[in-house]
Amino acid sequence: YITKDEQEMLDWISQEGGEFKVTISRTSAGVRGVFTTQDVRKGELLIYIPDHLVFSVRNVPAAEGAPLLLKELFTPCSRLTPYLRVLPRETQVLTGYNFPEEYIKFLADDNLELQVRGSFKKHCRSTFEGQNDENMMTTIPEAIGSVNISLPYFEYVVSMLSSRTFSLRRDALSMVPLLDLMNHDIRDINQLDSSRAYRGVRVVAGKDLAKGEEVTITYGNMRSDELLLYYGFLDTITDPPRLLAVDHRNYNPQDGAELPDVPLTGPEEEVRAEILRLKDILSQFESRLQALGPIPNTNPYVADLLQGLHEQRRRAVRHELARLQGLLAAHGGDL
Ligand SMILES: C[S@@+](CC[C@H](N)C(=O)[O-])C[C@H]1O[C@@H](n2cnc3c(N)ncnc32)[C@H](O)[C@@H]1O
Repeated sequence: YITKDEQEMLDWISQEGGEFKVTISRTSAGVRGVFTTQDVRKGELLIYIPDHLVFSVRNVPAAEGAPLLLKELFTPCSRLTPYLRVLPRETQVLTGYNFPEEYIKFLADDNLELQVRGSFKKHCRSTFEGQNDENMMTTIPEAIGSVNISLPYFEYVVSMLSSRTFSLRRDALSMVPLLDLMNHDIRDINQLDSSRAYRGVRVVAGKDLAKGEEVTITYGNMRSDELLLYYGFLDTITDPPRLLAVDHRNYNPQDGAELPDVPLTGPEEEVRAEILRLKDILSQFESRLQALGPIPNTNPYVADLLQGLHEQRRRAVRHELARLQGLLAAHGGDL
């Protein structure tokens, strides 16, 4: 289904010179997304949004760019009103920035908890309290005057900025109506084209799409723990699940470097060391879950996500352990 506000936004985009062969609807799991209204051939234009419907802030940490989005949200006659009306509500957005306090410990991992407390939420709070004003182009009071907003509301706005922006130009983070309704598919099917020649942003079909098919893009090569903290969902496509980023042998909390997907195949001592490392992760994880007890159901969406994360983590580690043990057995110590 499509709501009245969503239809009005599509009409507005058309009137403003946008083009699209899609509509807004819901996936079978109930997630809002973008779907074709006709058969579309590979290479054809799916969506074109002209520049004047785009909203950009400087490419700075989300909390420091958020005041400009706040300002837009508080502007009664924003040029983007039809777009702003379809943005998700406070309870419909989840990232590390607004991760509910009571659930943080159920991430059940020191590195994940540290990311949420020591990075996402800490930066949000310090910005909210004015401690980063020195670095900021626009501070919160400059954006919205003396209006009082709560920290949870600020976290929600930061979460939206972080989870709904595209890097169309080097120095900008851009929110693009309709394009920001496309869900993630790691298979990287359809392509974003922001070359400046079009004075706007285009999405081009990456394969033949049948009428009614979902139009996705990729948010990047992300694992479930990264997707959870940046976008509030898990990778449920990859099976068997990939190791969480925090469980990857090259994970380093200090740098955000991409983790290689190349499976470890030798030498033997490295395989043995990796088996020990993964067994250790699994046993520490299980005892931690035991000590934590059941996940509270205050927010069923978050509780389900965490349950899913725990299950994926177990399956991914067990699967990798079996693969490594299989390697040792097959090569009889001759790796
Ligand atoms: C850029 S928005 C996409 C549109 C979003 N579904 C909406 O209705 O506003 C990103 C958000 O969509 C949801 N999302 C995107 N891809 C998803 C997927 N593959 N599975 C579940 N939720 C997804 C997550 O809530 C994510 O934070």
